Amino acid sequence: MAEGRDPHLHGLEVYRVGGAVRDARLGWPVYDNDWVVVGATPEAMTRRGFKPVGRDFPVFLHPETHEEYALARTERKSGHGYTGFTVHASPAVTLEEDLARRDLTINAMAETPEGELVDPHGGLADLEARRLRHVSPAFVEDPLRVLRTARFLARYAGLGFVIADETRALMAELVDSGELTHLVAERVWTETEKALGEPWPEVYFQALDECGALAQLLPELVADREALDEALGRLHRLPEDIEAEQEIRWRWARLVEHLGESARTALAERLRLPRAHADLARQAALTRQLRLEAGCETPDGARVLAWLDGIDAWRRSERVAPLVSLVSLDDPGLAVGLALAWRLAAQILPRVLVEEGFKGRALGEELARRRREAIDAAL
Ligand SMILES: Nc1ccn([C@@H]2O[C@H](COP(=O)(O)OP(=O)(O)OP(=O)(O)O)[C@@H](O)[C@H]2O)c(=O)n1
Repeated sequence: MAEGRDPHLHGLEVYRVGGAVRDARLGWPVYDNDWVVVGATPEAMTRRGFKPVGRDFPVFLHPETHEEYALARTERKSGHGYTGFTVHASPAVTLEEDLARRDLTINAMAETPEGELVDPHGGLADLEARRLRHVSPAFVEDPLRVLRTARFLARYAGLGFVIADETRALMAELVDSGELTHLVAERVWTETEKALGEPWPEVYFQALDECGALAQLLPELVADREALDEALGRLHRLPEDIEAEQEIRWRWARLVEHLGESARTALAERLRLPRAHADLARQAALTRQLRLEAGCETPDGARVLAWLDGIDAWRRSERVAPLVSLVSLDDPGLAVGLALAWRLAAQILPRVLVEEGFKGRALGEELARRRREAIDAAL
């Protein structure tokens, strides 16, 4: 909607800010606009029909476009972690003051309604130089910015972006100060999850490793550097035909599939990982184990049956195809055998055995015996 004709905005001093300004100039897709309002009060916003949504800051949703309009504000750190902030929003806060509180110069640009750039921190020059650079020493006031910077690198690395030397130094300092340990699990996971959805997710972990953050936040991953390098290489090797919405979960599974169960569980608990992610990681780990053993000798019916039981294939048959596809990335021959074994074993129905008169423990034993036999025939 053109600002000039939007009655809700009439008389308000409004600027487009943040990601939209950055991405439009990068030629990156822009999904939503964020706006800053200067010189207004919360009452003036609600009077115009805006809906307050900010719990911690005065942010409002436009009654029609539902885009976010934030009152210009400054933030000062007053304690540890995310809650230790004093937010100051008043009609006296200027656009420049609002931009100065932001993390990276490329995120600290604004645009007037006429499309004119307001860029007090050299964001456009940094965009052109492909450089992630902090706005001011106040960067350290939110330790999440270390993760955000790594995440932006994971998004734009393919465009040639790097983290400016002085920003790397500041990130390392922030890690050394111990402030990252005050980040709550949810914020760490949310940022990591977003990074896993970026085009170059491995770069996120590399950048965090370089500044020492990875060792603090995800220590299980740095226990074996060679294994970590391999794991990062796997992030782009996913099973075929997985749905787009499953990609992040698969990338997480590939990242941790080489870890022992206790390390995987510790990670999952520390990050309060969603159950589905932890489950898929476990299935990928079991599958990796099977494949590695098969590299030494062809698995027999009992071994493959144990794998199918482990991934709960009988109740969750949809799990099998992607895991077989995963195997095929490294061992196509084994994958063909597993696919056939599964097809044959799945044809042995408990119902038929019941009709034959099996029940209780004998039913379970006979079912396993016939499944093993079918698998052996397939392999
Ligand atoms: N810890 C944070 C979080 C956000 N911001 C600022 O708030 C803006 C909006 O944040 P967010 O919506 O998280 O990021 P975007 O830059 O819009 O990026 P994305 O494309 O991921 O939405 C950022 O541009 C940045 O200026 C910040 O300075 N420090």
